Amino acid sequence: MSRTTPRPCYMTSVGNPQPRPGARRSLSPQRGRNAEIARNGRRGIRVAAGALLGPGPAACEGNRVAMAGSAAVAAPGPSAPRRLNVNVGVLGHIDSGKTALARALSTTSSTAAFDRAPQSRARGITLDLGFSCLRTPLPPHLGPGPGELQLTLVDCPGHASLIRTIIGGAQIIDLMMLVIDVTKGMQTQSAECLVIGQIACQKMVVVLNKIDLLPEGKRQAAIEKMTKKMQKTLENTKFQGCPIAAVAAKPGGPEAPETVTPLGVSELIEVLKSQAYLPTRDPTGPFLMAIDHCFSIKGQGTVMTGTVLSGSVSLGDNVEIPALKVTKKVKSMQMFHTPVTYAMQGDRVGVCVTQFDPKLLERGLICTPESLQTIHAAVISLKKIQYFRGALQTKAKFHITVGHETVMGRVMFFSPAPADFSKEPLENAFDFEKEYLYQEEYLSKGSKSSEENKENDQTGEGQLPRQQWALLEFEKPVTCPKFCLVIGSKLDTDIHANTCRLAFHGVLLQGMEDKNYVETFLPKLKVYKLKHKEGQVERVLDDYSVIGRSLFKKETNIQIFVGLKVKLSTGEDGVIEGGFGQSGKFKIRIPNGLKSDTKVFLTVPSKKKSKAGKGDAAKEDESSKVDSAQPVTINLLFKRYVFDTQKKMIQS
Ligand SMILES: Nc1nc2c(ncn2[C@@H]2O[C@H](COP(=O)(O)OP(=O)(O)OP(=O)(O)O)[C@@H](O)[C@H]2O)c(=O)[nH]1
Ligand SMILES: [Mg+2]
Repeated sequence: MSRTTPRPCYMTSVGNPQPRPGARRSLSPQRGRNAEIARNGRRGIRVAAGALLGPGPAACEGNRVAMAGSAAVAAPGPSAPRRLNVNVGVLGHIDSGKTALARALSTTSSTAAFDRAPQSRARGITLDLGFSCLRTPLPPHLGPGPGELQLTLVDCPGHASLIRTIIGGAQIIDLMMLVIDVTKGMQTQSAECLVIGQIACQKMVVVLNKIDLLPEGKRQAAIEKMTKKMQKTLENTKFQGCPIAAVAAKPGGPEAPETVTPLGVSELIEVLKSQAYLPTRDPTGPFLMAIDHCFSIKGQGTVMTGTVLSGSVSLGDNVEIPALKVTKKVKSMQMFHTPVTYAMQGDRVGVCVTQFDPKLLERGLICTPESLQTIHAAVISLKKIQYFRGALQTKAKFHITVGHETVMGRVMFFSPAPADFSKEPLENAFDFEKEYLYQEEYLSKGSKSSEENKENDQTGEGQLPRQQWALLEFEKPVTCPKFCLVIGSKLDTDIHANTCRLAFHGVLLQGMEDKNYVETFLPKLKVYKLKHKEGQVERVLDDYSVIGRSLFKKETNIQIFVGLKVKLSTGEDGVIEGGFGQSGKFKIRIPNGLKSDTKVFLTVPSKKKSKAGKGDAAKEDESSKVDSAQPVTINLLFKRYVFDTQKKMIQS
């Protein structure tokens, strides 16, 4: 079905989104990383131009949307109104009333809002991101003079199976509303949304919805009780002390008429206004935009609408559509129903390019040509999500949301070398010059490896490193921006189990584009395992050499260990000189000679008699066998680099 209706003002219509459950969604790169917007100079002037172009008189009329907003308040011209767009996410457990709330808050909505898609209606749940907006006078804390604040509401689905869509939605927002059914309190997906919010959002407002279901006489007390409970829940999160509002977005529920008056919504709008802030927008760096709708306009081209995730775009620029492997020229753009020549990070914009079949791109990214990478593996810096119950084990498989895709991937965790545990974390780079310590599992309080560390740690404190990393190896290649957010989860966990499926989050530091990265790239990654082998001195050969046992198996090729340094538990340093006999025993040279105490330990005579004439091997096996009164152990320590194809043993 082609969507080719003439649409001269294309931001007023967003086509039919045809949402698909579980469809892959776009993810943003790390946003707002750098500078504030350039207020002066070429870019600043362009931003101002975009921002000052107010909507036509019909901009907010009817149900068709004016979704695009300016990135930030630009210096107003003498008569133009100032306008600030802030993206507000609506997240929460299924059926908590997110869509009802977005509807109650919105003054205008897009055709993609409020579960209009037939699939959504049939199932009675939100399947896709919905966009609508709320306009209100600019509050004084956002700058002097009259102006308009546009809150673009991003209504996320709540169903557990759509968590990828929720993660995508959370990354294009500046402020999050966590909607809680006041009769139920925190539920499994409320907790997951809170986790996602902590990773991706700066600010949050909790909305206790459905207060009409509380008996009127006890309503206030019940709201207060739930408010306290929520405050307690948030105590250990970055949203501690955030505002909590109580509403009934749709008093009476589904049977109530559409015209029913919501409760508490005007108070909530005041809270949202007070929480709105000037988002940091950065026009520098490559352009990247998450597309949510795509349709064609006869005679004009194909229009893609969405949110600019990073950088900026100007009329005439070439943009790449990585999913289609094509590059197209930007013919025109619209924000606020108005043609613009420039859009930047945070803007919602419609971009019209030379014709292509819109059916080929329902969702996805567009970007500066060749600015995205398609990678097979990656090094990320990561943190465990504290609510995830399981261990994070090397070699385990996770669902990994990276860039705009979620794929299965295998992980290998590693930490700094112990001497670097307290080193300042390196946020946006990975140092390939440094050596890293392989970990069987991510080190956290109580993890098995950290307990082992504690034992080896002389301070006995079991210090944890300030930064840890993982190598991710994807089952299929993913296309993503540099330094994008990565979330690892166990989405195959039973969605009815009351457990957090999100396991870790991090930043992609280095992608590996070469399919043969195992040979070409991994050897550069100096991750080592510390190997410790322990054996025993069997007997003294002379003042400068002993025979050792129990360090190697009979079949071990001792030759490869020749020259490696060992240390005796009595303090002497030794060097492995070679095998001794056939049973894995070996000779150690002690260059500085054995201490006399050691010799005493080792020279308790054996009662066994020697059998003559059997050669060296037999001799060492059966003759003059000396079991020392106090065993002397031999310690062999070496590093082996995990990706060294020659498996060399390295000693410092
Ligand atoms: N009584 C009452 N019912 C409400 C209220 N808000 C929403 N509902 C009902 O709760 C049900 C779910 O509402 P939605 O807005 O679809 O919930 P949602 O959170 O968007 O659901 P998903 O997007 O599928 O996760 C619907 O039947 C609504 O009519 C409210 O304030 N009071
Ligand atoms: Mg909904």
